[in-house]
Amino acid sequence: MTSPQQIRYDNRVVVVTGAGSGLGKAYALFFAERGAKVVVNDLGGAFNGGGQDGRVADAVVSEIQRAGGTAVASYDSVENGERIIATATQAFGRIDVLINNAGILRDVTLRNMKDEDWDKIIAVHLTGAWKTTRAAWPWFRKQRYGRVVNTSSTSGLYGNFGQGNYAAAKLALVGFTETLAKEGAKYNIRATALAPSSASRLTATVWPPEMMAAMDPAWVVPLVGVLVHESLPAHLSGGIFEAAAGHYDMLRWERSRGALLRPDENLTPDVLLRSWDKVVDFTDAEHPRGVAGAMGLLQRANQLPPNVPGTPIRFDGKVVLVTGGGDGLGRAYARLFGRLGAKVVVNDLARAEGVAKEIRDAGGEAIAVALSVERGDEVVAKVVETYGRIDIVVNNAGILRDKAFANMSDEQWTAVINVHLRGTYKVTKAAWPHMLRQKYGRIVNISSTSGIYGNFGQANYAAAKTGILGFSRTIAREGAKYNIHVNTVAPSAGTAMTRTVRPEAEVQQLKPEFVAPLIALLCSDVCPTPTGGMYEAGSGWFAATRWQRARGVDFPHDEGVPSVEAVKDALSHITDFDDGRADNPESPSDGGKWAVENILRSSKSVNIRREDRTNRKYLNKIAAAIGANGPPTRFTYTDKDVILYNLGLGASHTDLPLVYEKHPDFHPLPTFAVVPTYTSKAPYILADILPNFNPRLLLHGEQYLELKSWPIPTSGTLLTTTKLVEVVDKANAAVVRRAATTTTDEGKPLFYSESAAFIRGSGNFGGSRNASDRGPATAANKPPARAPDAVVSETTPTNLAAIYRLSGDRNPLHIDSAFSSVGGFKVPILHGLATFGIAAKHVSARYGPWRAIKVRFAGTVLPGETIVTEMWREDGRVIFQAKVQETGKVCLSAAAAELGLPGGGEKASL
Ligand SMILES: CCCCCCC[C@@H](O)CC(=O)SCCNC(=O)CCNC(=O)[C@H](O)C(C)(C)COP(=O)(O)OP(=O)(O)OC[C@H]1O[C@@H](n2cnc3c(N)ncnc32)[C@H](O)[C@@H]1OP(=O)(O)O
Repeated sequence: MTSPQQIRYDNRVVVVTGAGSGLGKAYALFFAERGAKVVVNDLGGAFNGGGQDGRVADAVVSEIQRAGGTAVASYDSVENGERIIATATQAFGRIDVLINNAGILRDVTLRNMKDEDWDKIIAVHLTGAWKTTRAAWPWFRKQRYGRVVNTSSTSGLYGNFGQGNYAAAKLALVGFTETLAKEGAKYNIRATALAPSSASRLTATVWPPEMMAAMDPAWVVPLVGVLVHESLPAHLSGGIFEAAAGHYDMLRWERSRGALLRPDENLTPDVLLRSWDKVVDFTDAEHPRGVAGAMGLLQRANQLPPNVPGTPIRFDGKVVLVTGGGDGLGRAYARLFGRLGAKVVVNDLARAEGVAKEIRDAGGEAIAVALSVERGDEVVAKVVETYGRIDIVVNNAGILRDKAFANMSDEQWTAVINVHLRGTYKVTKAAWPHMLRQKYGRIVNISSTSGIYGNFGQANYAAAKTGILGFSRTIAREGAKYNIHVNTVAPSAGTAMTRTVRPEAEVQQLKPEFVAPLIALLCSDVCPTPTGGMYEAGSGWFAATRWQRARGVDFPHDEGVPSVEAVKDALSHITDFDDGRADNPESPSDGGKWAVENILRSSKSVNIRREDRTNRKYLNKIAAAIGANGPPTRFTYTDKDVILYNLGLGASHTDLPLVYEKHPDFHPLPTFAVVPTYTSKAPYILADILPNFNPRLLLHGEQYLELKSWPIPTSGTLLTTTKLVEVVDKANAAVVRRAATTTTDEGKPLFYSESAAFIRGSGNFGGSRNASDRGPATAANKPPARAPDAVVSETTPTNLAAIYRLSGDRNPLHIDSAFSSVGGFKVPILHGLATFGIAAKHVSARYGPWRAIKVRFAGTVLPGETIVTEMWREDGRVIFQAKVQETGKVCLSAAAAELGLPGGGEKASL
């Protein structure tokens, strides 16, 4: 029975992308149950974007039909969004509601990101939403009715470590949504952006089961039901919402009143520094939905008294790249850096040489690089080739292809996204390794007020420009500990680009030079708020912009999922910014804060993590586990195991002492000593002692091995006892160090080892941040400055991991790409202990036997790559490191071996 007040969607046609599981499925079932005709779109791919399976959508359609609802399936990728919309219009003759929900993840830090990781995420989240919305738009306009919900994410709103691609796409959808709202207003088309948090196959790898249960997608559905209902108030179109676990709220932009300074040639970075507290003072802040009035500000600024200079800010010795530096704002930035002592690389397709010459003529140092930013690697290569380093990047290059959304073409969309967003990524990605190595970098990415607030005719530009902010916020986090600062600036000035939208007289007055001091200050070493900021500037005015969030409404978790009617009734509270309870969230954990609090208030919360409760729980468990011995584990082996192990370290059929049991010198390679530890029983379970333990995110971090007797038997029964030594809290990871002692069956000591596992995502439990000094087991050996005394390289066979695993470490990370991809590796990686064994082999090949050896696994090795071991003989030790020849990256660091045979009982010294 339908009650009169019930919210219904009868005769509405709803398209849900990614509706095969999780949130999308929950939406589809809900709308069908409330009378809508639903297009269930799902490609049925893996969560990282591979594969396809039509049964996923079919299953949801069947479920809807069994319940008496109406639905059809669509199996298209959102990249072919027009086909999804065609499915709706062909089956039902219209489309009323579009929920852009489909998504995939490719989490990886910028350091390790491949172009494919970037492109795939942008293609699915952003291009996908563009394609579906663009195809639905003419229908919406014709009907004078349309509702769009774009799925954003707290990772995008606040930036999240390891999600530069995803954050870019997700914040791009905010600028896109705001523009749709502006353009759709007069056609009764309303668009909103939603950052939901819910349990899904994407979160299953990182959340504990209790959290998964409490974050059921059903909790998000009622708000979406309200956002796409015909009753949604017009003023909420363009709004950004959060929903999770019974908590619902709304976000908006908050802008400081800022500092207004006299715009003349004395407006320098040091002058701005003196007023910085005003820039970041949010007292009496504004909450704009559009650009600040540039001409009004300019008039006021011109009346101000002369600027008072501070200590000059200089960039002597620094190398600066300004993209799009041939004209307008970029030219002003480049010239200012040149004047302040930097070596400037002016990048632009046109006029770059002219600006470089201007700088040189004024006594500065500059070159021009006339390449598209889409070839960012070549641009940066040129910078480094010329000046040997790159300290500062200003990603300023841009183009405009303004067009009303209804008429925007794929070409216009793609060109703008590629130059602004992909160009910024490409240049930054290329500069990043240099900045990491230098432990120094300053990046300013240029956004736009059209992006932040959305702008009519600029759906492409607004998406690109907010995407840049999501990207910047993420890499600001990733770069923080390497002294790489990343900020975003939305400038406003008269340039060739704004000439199309502003009268010429205004263009002349709004000089780019009035923005440039901010760029320079953010790239200096003295900016009081060094990284992660978002600023607006123009006309001598400089302000900071951040999120403000309404406190929203919490529906008690114990009472179950609220009805859509209840959420609609609460809408004025959900969107109330003025009740004195609004906050300014900055991180993804701020994003989930109220939802988690809501769960914790429920009676079911006993098992759910609250920071202190959880911390105490883990710290207690770790304390209880440390020192306790596991049961001695018996390991019986024969010459076959020895041969298999040796083969797993690349022994060939001609290495008879390693592969032929009848050879008089037949022996295991000495690192065989680690093999009995693979099957030994630990007195603890990692999932118990660590928060968020996910085996896919575990990597071998360090290994120490000491041989206690020699030779190593070629067969026999050994006993191994392990214990937990320590668990170190590295914030983003936990390092778990385990010791293992192996004896013969009769108790004769054979080996002692310590292994450290590096488990990403399991830190922040309040544990000690620093490892204990465990002498040789933790020695941080550094190679001497001279060239290595010996180098041995060895190309690993492509099937090496497949062989090595048969010696006992059957971790799927080394064989199963579906598993390894969750940890960020496209293909299964080589066992750390295989690399260790190979390098150890190289040491003994050059310097004879060793009795103790230690390495840190500094980088991954892929089967088939060549391991190059560089060695330095120092007294009784060999300090070594290993690199991957193909990438030049270090894979073993802090490594050393103590030469000689075991005996004497003295402690190893590495
Ligand atoms: C109980 C033992 C069981 C072992 C089971 C093993 C099972 C096997 O099947 C698994 C494997 O074989 S995995 C393959 C081998 N290992 C690898 O390939 C890892 C390569 N290393 C990396 O990728 C990074 O160094 C990485 C990801 C490890 C670190 O990189 P980043 O996140 O960039 O860290 P960084 O910023 O450099 O440093 C953060 C803090 O952590 C410390 N640290 C870094 N590398 C470490 C490492 N390898 N081991 C231990 N600690 C390490 C740093 O000192 C730093 O600490 P602080 O902040 O205090 O300076």
